[in-house]
Amino acid sequence: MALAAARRLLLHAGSRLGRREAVDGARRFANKRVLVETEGPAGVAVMKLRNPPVNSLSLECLTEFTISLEKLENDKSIRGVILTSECPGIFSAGLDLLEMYGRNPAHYAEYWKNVQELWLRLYTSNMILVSAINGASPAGGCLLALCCDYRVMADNPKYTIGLNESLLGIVAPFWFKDMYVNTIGHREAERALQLGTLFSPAEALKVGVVDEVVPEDQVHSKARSVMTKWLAIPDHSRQLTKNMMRKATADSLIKQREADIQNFTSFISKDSIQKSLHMYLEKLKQKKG
Ligand SMILES: CC/C=C\C/C=C\C/C=C\C/C=C/C(=O)SCCNC(=O)CCNC(=O)[C@H](O)C(C)(C)COP(=O)(O)OP(=O)(O)OC[C@H]1O[C@@H](n2cnc3c(N)ncnc32)[C@H](O)[C@@H]1OP(=O)(O)O
Repeated sequence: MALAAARRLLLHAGSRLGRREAVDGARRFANKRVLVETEGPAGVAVMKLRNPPVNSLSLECLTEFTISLEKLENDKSIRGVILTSECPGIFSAGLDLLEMYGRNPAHYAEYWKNVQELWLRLYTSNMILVSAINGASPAGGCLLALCCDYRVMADNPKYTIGLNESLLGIVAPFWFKDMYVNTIGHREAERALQLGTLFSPAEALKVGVVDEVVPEDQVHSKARSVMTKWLAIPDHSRQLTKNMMRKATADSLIKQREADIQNFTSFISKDSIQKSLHMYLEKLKQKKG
């Protein structure tokens, strides 16, 4: 409830919690975890996730992300968004495991509702979305990229991307799966989902998880040049086409949002699933030391 109130305040009262400033004709607004810079005449915004150390999608981060997107969507001068990260070497570590571990069912339900909301807003956005994937992008990180209309990834073999949920002992929700199938086809998705494959940039390109792989220092310039190409298409025809391609997938969640929240909550609350998450978190810790 507190988050919902904060969201309303941020959105409607403008920038009480956020900041808005004008720099050389460019505008920027920032929440704590999301920075948005817009470039006047081109109608393009660059949205940078900055939730260190790994841009995990905590409830706060999801909320700020959704609010920022909503603001951009309501700003008729903005036609495209480049989504990227300010955390070195990490695009996004995906959903925040600490939101799904050791909490109560009400928290899981609230968290999942916000995950759904961000996904629906991103996936059905009228704007052109291009991701500049400048780091690791597992699970929910990959989901963010898959929502975009075009994905450019940095050519660094240390960075991997994919829906790796099965490695955590959890299952990718059906709408993650649907989007994967839409992007890479049924056979590749079936294999990658079962194995929890994290693709290197070269593999991701081959299978179609990303559209282009470029040297790391060219990710942003390439994302901009891709955006320029997409901006040349009339908005109305591009938007109608995007809607035609994505509506069925979005609708299948919209029709059963509440049931999906219940499924997630009961699944994630299971002792066996909590145990798997505990083991995975321990593995992440051990990796360090
Ligand atoms: C029937 C079905 C019904 C419904 C469906 C049910 C369930 C499905 C639900 C959800 C789908 C899940 C989607 C997800 O996105 S789950 C998250 C998956 N993410 C990962 O597996 C990434 C894990 N992290 C890493 O691999 C590495 O951290 C990474 C490569 C991103 C970065 O490596 P680096 O060496 O740079 O940093 P680390 O030292 O590993 O991490 C630093 C710090 O951050 C913590 N961390 C990492 N990832 C997460 C995360 N996703 N959430 C929370 N915290 C994270 C890590 O533990 C370290 O913490 P600390 O030790 O305290 O410093």
